[in-house]
Amino acid sequence: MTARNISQFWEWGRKIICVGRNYADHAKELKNAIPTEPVLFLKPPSAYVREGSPILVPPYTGNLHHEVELGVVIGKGGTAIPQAAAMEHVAGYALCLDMTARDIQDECKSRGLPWTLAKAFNTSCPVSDFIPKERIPDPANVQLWLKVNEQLRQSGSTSQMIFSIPYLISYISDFITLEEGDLILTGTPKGVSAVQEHDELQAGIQDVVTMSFRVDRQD
Ligand SMILES: O=C(O)/C=C/C(=O)CC(=O)C(=O)O
Ligand SMILES: [Mg+2]
Repeated sequence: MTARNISQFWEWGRKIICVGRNYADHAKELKNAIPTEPVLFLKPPSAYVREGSPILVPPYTGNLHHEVELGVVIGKGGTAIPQAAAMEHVAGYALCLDMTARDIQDECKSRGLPWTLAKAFNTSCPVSDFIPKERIPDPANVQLWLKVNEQLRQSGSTSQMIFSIPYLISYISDFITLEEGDLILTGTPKGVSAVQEHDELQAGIQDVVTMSFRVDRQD
């Protein structure tokens, strides 16, 4: 068996655990209350898409939104991880998009149903190259940005997160055992907006990484 390399974690078939409403300005723009504990949902590994392949608009949505997020790649698994030890479980980071069918999410919310079709469809998790932990010494203070067709739509600092990365790792691992290769999406700052077929998305983490994706309609 060939050894697996964490720098290609998206090929491992591990969990993608997403945190919602973790930035007050984004919670407000969608008219949601500020959460008192993390809001969690999941994407399957089939949601991953890498640069060079397009983000596909599912045929059932008329309002696909971008959400730029810092992803945390788990390097050492665990259950009930104390906050003080949480960063020892981090192998590195990735820049991620949490693509969201907002109209479907709104309908699910109004009917009290899960967000699965709004959040977990194929290509709903565009992901950058793996970023080793040492390249982001202070993940609680990095700038995320996203442009659509060269126009800046999102720009926010991870310092605005309501729940810190150590808190999230500890909280999640109380309910869901974390495994090597899992990815945690830590939520999006304000500025989410709709994308259309043929749009070009560019996103980055200050001087650390950039990535580009084209949007296509699913046949
Ligand atoms: O509750 C809503 O209206 C929307 C919530 C989200 O989509 C949450 C996120 O994915 C996020 O904040 O990043
Ligand atoms: Mg999100």
